[in-house]
Amino acid sequence: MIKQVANKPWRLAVGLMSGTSVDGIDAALVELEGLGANPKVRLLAFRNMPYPPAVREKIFALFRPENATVDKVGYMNFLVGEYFAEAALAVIQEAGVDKSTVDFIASHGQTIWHAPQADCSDGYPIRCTVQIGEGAVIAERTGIPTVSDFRVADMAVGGQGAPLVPFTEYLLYRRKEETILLQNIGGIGNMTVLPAGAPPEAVFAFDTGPGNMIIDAVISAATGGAEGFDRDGAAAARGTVCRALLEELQKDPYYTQLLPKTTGRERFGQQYTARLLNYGKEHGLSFDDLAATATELTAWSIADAYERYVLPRYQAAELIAGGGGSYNPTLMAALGRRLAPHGVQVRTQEDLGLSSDAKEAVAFALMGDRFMTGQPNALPSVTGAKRAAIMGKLSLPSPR
Ligand SMILES: Nc1ncnc2c1ncn2[C@@H]1O[C@H](COP(=O)(O)OP(=O)(O)OP(=O)(O)O)[C@@H](O)[C@H]1O
Ligand SMILES: CC(=O)N[C@H]1[C@@H]2OC[C@@H](O2)[C@@H](O)[C@@H]1O[C@H](C)C(=O)O
Repeated sequence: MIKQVANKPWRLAVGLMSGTSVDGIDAALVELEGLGANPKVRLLAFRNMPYPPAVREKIFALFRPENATVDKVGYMNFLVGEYFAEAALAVIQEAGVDKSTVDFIASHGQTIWHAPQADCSDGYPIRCTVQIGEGAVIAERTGIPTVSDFRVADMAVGGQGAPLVPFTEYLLYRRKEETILLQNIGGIGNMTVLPAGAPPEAVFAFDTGPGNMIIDAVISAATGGAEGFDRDGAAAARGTVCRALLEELQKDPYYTQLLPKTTGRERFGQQYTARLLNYGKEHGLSFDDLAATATELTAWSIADAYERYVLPRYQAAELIAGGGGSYNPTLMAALGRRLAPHGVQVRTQEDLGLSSDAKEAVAFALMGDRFMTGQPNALPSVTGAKRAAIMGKLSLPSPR
């Protein structure tokens, strides 16, 4: 099967991804061409399929280990697999492509647990990660070979199993003459630095801090849960940044922590926003003011990361933003203001003729292509692994 795909000059694939915001499944139909360091990827169609609210709630419940009993994890692994299969079929149908021509599906799944630090208490340095959305279900429902469960292979060679997308960014965005910054603004913000003309070992990536996570939580509190995010940055644009609160939030030790570093809901999640909302109440701030302050904090944390970790070694002329936050004009304007004095222009994936929404799903299609063509698809300099693994597991549909 793998040989058959590897011998084709171009491949048709579906990449599937659901991120930390759990807002739905991103499905990208792509055409991939070439092997080695310069693959060509063309996006043919994209679809985001939101989870039904009840399913989203059940996924969130699994983020708390005390709720994630083995029966629930098992059930949800299969249920989420059904939704992933539906998303894949939907994007294939939308593109009007015959599904028998699709060579493979590459699915990230949905992360429900990620413990990248080694626990040596039983004598082995154990790191673990769990992504649900059973590959066998996706393969069977679609009739298409499915590569899934990428992160575990990187962990098996001592890596943190994340971030994985920088490997594909190295393949697709690097330039000889220019250092490129790629900033993803999802739930968490993360930056990839591709130094000009540098080899893969020189690429580095880290989480800059909160992405949309705090802004989303403020809006959700303001609307009693009716709205999940600050559409087009409208609330932040109406509000006024509270300087005293901003300065307080900038003191979080995460921002000055040495690289490599990564963060998540554990730091910028529910408890963090509860404290923020409390401050707002005590100091008479409106929800709009809180949204404005959270938006400014997010922009500051990205610019600060550039000043602190990149600028001492490299200079860049542009930062390419992606992820849902790049659709927030208030956030993007604040970021542009903060980076302009360094001569860094802020652009988006759309400015390059690409899609912010589709970027991670496309990245997994490319990782799947590397798996199917027998090539490593990890970047050890970024994940900390000893060697580059060929990440993924293959599920085949039953013969029909
Ligand atoms: N029009 C918009 N205006 C403002 N914010 C937006 C808009 N569209 C999307 N967003 C923000 O983007 C978020 C979703 O981003 P994205 O899909 O990149 O997250 P994710 O992939 O789940 O996260 P991660 O990359 O951390 O896994 C929403 O929660 C919202 O905050
Ligand atoms: C374990 C996990 O799912 N991590 C996600 C998460 O969401 C953003 C950031 O944290 C990133 O490290 C990663 O996803 C992207 C797709 C990655 O691996 O590059």
